[in-house]
Amino acid sequence: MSQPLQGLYAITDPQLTPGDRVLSAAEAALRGGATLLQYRDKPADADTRRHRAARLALLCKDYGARFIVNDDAALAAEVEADGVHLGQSDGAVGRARMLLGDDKLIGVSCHGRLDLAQKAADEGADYLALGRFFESRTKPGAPPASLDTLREARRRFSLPLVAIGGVNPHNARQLIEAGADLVAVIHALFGHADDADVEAAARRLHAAFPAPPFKESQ
Ligand SMILES: Cc1ncc(COP(=O)(O)OP(=O)(O)O)c(N)n1
Ligand SMILES: Cc1ncsc1CCOP(=O)(O)O
Ligand SMILES: [Mg+2]
Repeated sequence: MSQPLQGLYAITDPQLTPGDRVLSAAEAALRGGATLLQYRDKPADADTRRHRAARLALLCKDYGARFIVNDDAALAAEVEADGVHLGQSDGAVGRARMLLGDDKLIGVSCHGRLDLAQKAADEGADYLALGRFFESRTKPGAPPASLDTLREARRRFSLPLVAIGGVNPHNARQLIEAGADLVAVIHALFGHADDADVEAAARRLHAAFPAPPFKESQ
């Protein structure tokens, strides 16, 4: 059985980890406990994206983490990623599903809007992303979302919920307590110049989640 979708969702950024540093920084986040990694790299050309995505996909396999490609379902299919993340202008869930098949994950950005969340759920999304919850250095203009909206989404939807936008080790727990299954983080992870600090930040974000229940062996 596959692992439930929960925990730290690390998202790469080409400004913060330029060139191939994305590979060592992503590995540091995985060592620190990230359970999902998203490759988000708009400026790179197609060949570079394909090459880096393929390497990140292998890295995630080594760590037992899921690998998601931002925006581009065709690239996700090509590198056998675990799924794709789609914003509201990144194409229809149905088209991505045709490219990827039923076993892959499709996540959808719903900002702070429950109507968009309902539409994504109806179209067959596998997780719903809400945010930005806090000031974001990576995407300052992203539409805002409130903790109340997150709580209401938790009541309405059984799909995994991702909280994004300005998440850091100090504020992650309040999102988890409000119902987030995953916290998606860019700057508070990859804003560190040193991979050891990326790993340490990932550990702190991972620690914001409650430990799984301990089962004694029979
Ligand atoms: C997990 C997650 N949530 C939201 C986003 C934002 O997607 P989008 O609105 O398409 O914006 P870009 O990331 O493409 O700039 C995301 N990537 N991941
Ligand atoms: C891509 C995206 N979508 C909404 S906020 C955001 C940026 C998240 O980055 P950070 O964790 O640095 O605020
Ligand atoms: Mg997008």
